[in-house]
Amino acid sequence: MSEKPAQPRHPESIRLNSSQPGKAPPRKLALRPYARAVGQVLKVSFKASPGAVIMKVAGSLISATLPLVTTYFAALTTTALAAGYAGDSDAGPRAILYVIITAALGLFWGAFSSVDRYIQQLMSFKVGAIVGDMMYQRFLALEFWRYDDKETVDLYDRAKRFSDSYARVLDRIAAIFTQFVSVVLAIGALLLVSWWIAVIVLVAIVPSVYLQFKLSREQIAHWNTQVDSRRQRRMIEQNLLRPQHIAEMRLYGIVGYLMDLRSRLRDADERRRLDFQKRYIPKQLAADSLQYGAEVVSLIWVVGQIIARAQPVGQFLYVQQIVSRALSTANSLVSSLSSIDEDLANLKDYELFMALPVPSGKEKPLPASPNTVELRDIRFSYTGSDIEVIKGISMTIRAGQHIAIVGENGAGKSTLIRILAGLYRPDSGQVLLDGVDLTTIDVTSWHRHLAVLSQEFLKYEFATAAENIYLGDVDQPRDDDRIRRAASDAEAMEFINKLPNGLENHVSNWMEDPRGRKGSGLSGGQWQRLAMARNFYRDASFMVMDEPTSAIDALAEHRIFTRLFADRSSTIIAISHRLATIEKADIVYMLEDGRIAEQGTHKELVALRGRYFRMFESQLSVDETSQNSP
Ligand SMILES: Nc1ncnc2c1ncn2[C@@H]1O[C@H](COP(=O)(O)OP(=O)(O)OP(=O)(O)O)[C@@H](O)[C@H]1O
Repeated sequence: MSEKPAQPRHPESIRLNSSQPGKAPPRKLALRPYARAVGQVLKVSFKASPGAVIMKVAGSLISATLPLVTTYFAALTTTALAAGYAGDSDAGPRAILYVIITAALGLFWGAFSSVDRYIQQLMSFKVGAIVGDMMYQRFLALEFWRYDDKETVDLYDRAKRFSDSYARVLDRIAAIFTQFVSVVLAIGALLLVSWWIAVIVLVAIVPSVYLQFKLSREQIAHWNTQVDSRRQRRMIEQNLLRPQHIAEMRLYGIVGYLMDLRSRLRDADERRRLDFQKRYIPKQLAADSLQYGAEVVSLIWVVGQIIARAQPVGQFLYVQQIVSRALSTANSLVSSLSSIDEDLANLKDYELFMALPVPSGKEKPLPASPNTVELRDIRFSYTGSDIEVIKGISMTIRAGQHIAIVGENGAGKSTLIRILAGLYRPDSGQVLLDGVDLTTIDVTSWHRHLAVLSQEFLKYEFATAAENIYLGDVDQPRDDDRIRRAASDAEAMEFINKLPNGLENHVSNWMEDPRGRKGSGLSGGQWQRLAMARNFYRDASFMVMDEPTSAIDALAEHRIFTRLFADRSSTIIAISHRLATIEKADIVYMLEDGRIAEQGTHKELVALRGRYFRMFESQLSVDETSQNSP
C-alpha cells in the first residue's frame, strides 16, 4: 500500500507536487496518428451534424480562395488604372468593372459569413454536448474500484481536458484547413509568376514551423509532468470556494496559508511555461528575419521586372499581397497546429478512457427482493493496497431481520456494506442473494431493493426540500403524500414546515426559484434528516444505514429508530456508534480489524463482558453494568 504522507506540522512540510522534468516522456503525434485524430474528430462531428460539417468545409474553401481572387482583381484594377493613366481609353471602364466585381465578392462573403457563424455555433454546441455527455456517462458507469485508482483518475483528467475543448478543437481544425488551403493556393499563385520566388517563400516558412512544433512538444511534456500538482491545486481551490469550509478555514486561520500554497503551485507551473517561451524568442526572431528577407527579395525582384517592362504594374500589388499572405497564413497555420497538437495528443487519452470496460448489463436481473443475503468468507483489499481490510467475514441476513454492525473507526464496516451492495467485488468469497452469486446478477436490479444512507450522504443543494426527498425514487412519478410521510418519519417535517415555502423551499442560500423566492440554508442535522427522508421515500425492502444519526439529537434519534424497528416489513442493517440504535437490533455484529470479533443480541454481548462491553461501557445504564459485574 502506498503510505500516506505524514500529517504536516509545519507549513513547509506539505509536499508540493512540483514539476519533475523528464518524469513522463513527451507524447508525440507523428503525421499519421495526427491525421487519424483529425479524422476521428471530423467523424464524430459529421455524425452530430452532417450539414454543418459540409458548411464548414465549404466555408473554409471559400475563405481560403476569396482573398486571392480579390487580390487578383485588385491587381487587375491597378494595371488598368496605370494603362488609363498612360492614355488607354478602354482602361477606365475595365477598372470600374473590376471594382464592381470586388465589391460583389465582398457582399457575398459578408452574407455567407453571417449564415456560417450561426451554423458553426450550432455545430459546436451539438458536438460539444454529445462528447461531453458520453464522457459523463462513461465516468459514472465505471466499476466502483476505479474511483480509488489513481491511474484511472489521471486518465480521466487528461481525457476530460480533450472533451472540454472538443468544440474548440473542431474550430481549430477548420481554421487549419482554411490556412493550409490558403498557403497552398498562395504558393500556387506565386508559381504562376515565378517558380524561384515560390521556392524562396516556401523555404522561409520551414524554420518557423519547426520551432513552433518543438515548443509545443515541450509544453505537452511539461503538462504531463504536472498532473498531480494541478490536481492538488484544484483540491485546494475546491476547499477554498465551498462556503461550508470557509467557517473552519477562517477559525483555524488557514485561508492565507492555503492561498499561498495555491499560488506557489500555480506560479511554478506558469513559470516553466513562460521559460520555454522565453528560450524560444531569439530563435523565433531569426526565423522571422528569414521570412522578412524572403519578402524583400521577392519585392525587389518584381520591382526590377516592372521597371524592365517584363511585368504589368499591377503585378507589384499582386506579388506583395500574395507573398505576405503566404507568410502570415503559414505563421497562423503553425500556431493553430501547435495549439491543437496538445489537444489531439489528449484524444488518445480520451479514446483510452472511453474504452475502459463498464459492466455489460447482460447479467440476469433479480426476480424479486431476496429472502436471504449471505456474505460467505469475504476477503477484500482496496485497489493499489495489499492490506486486507476485510479478513474472512461470513454472515447471513434474513428478510425482515434488524441487524446492527458496530466496531471502532476503520474496522471495515462501511467497506463491508459496499461489498454487500455490489459496489466492490470481494477478492475472495461470495455475496449470495437467495443462494445466487451477486456477480452473476445485474447489480442495478439489486439496487432497486436497497436504500443506502451513507455516512457521506449527499446534499442536493440545487434542489428544493421536496426534490431532495423525491431523489430517493425517481423511477416513479413524484408522490407528494409519500414525500410528506417520509419527511415525517425522518422527523424532517417540522423544520420543513417552518421554511417560508415549505417543501417547495430551496435548501441552499445560493438558490432562488423562478418566482424569486430565495432558498434557506440548513443545519447539519436538518440535512441529515432530509437525507434520511430520501432513504425512507425509496421504500426499499433492504434499508442500510451507515451512521445515519451522527448529526441528529438523541431524543429524535430514539423516536425515529423506535418507529423504524417496530416495522418488520423491511430488513434493516444499521452501522452505528450509538447504543440507543444498536440495542434494538435482533443481532449485533462487532467488527474488529476486518473480522467479526463478537456477535449476538445486545444483552448477550453485554453479558459476555468482552470487546463490545468495553466499547459501550460508558453508554450502558448503571443497571446493565452492575447486573453484569462479577
Ligand atoms: N477508498 C479507500 N481506499 C483505500 N483504503 C480505504 C478506502 N476506504 C477505506 N479504506 C481503509 O479501509 C479500512 C476500513 O475502512 P472503513 O471505512 O470500512 O471503516 P469503518 O469501520 O466504516 O470506519 P468508520 O467507523 O470510521 O466509518 C480503513 O483502514 C481505511 O483506511
